[in-house]
Amino acid sequence: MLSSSCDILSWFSKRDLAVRIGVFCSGGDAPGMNACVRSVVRSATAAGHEVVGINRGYQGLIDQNFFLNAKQQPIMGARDVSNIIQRGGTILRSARCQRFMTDEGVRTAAENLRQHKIDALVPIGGNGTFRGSAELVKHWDGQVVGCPGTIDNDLIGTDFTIGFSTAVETAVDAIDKLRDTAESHERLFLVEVMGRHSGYLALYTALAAGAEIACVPETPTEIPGIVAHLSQLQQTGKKSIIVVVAEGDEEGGALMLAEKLQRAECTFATRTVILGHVQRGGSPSPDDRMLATRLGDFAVKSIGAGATGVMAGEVNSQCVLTPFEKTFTEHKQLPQALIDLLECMSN
Ligand SMILES: Nc1ncnc2c1ncn2[C@@H]1O[C@H](COP(=O)(O)OP(=O)(O)OP(=O)(O)O)[C@@H](O)[C@H]1O
Ligand SMILES: O=P(O)(O)OC[C@H]1O[C@](O)(CO)[C@@H](O)[C@@H]1O
Repeated sequence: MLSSSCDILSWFSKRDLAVRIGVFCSGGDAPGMNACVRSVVRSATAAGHEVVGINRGYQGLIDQNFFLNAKQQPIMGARDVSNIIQRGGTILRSARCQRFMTDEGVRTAAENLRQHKIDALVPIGGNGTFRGSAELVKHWDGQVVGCPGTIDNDLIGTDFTIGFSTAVETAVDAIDKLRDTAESHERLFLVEVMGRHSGYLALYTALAAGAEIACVPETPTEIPGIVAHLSQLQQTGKKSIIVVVAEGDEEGGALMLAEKLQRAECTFATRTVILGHVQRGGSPSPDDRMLATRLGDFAVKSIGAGATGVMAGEVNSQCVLTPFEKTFTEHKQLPQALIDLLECMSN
């Protein structure tokens, strides 16, 4: 990992030639993807580059499905990204593309890129997207610099991913409302948040919402221990409980956990809420807009400086580049200090 934007820009030989940059969104949509597309377009046009928007991620690359501007030209100019910084989802749409997971799919995409004289790509997505990009660079000699867009915050090479802050806000807002019923009816709520392989969203949501417990894939979920802790809390006068469950918890999601708690004779009346895709929607938070704007610009500048095969991220407020391989071969650990903090708050 290179440590600062200055290091990175001097690392690569400077190249000021204008290039044609393709930008697309891939994997689950995330709030702030539009802000990132806007940043890529504005930063690239300011530097004299041309931007081509690709609809529907890798699927669009295979189908040659390009964003068309008001004049029906396959070019994204500064005005084509007006009024989108505040919009959730992605104007380029996103997809999970099975065909790109085959050798034939990757070769077709590479051939299309050559045919349309695209020199560089900015994929915006999660670790699956970057796994795909790592395959693409084996078959195509253009540059690829990605931006981390996923609500999961499961990517090495960036403290936060674009969309995470908004998703936490949405989940916390929902729990604030559930807490009214939890208190009035003296119930336990199991609230399931997204995160197939990562507990980041669950842990941050639990801390910010004042939940008692977070069940995450990174730490063992011990049902007897949870039941004992809950009954101790009840004895000290606790009337309601919020447990945040990551969908990828090894004991199963919230429904499974509710069953297991009941079998273990948990005394709280329990209800289950699965937040689902509401977490992926909505207007991005200012933090997500800022991150998306910084990283989109940094990705373009890194392309200008000759970078490829890397994801643009932000670590300790510094822009850094991380090889794609690292983003999908290494698991981003949860901060132990936050796990301990939640435990400390839960008494
Ligand atoms: N091993 C692979 N080879 C080629 N392409 C891949 C591979 N893995 C994933 N991809 C491509 O990347 C796309 C996006 O990956 P995936 O569905 O895992 O989402 P993601 O980018 O991890 O985002 P999210 O975190 O929101 O799920 C896949 O639909 C597929 O087209
Ligand atoms: O319903 P979809 O689009 O397949 O996405 C579900 C998955 O995407 C993610 O939200 C990430 O965007 C995961 O946490 C979740 O498992």
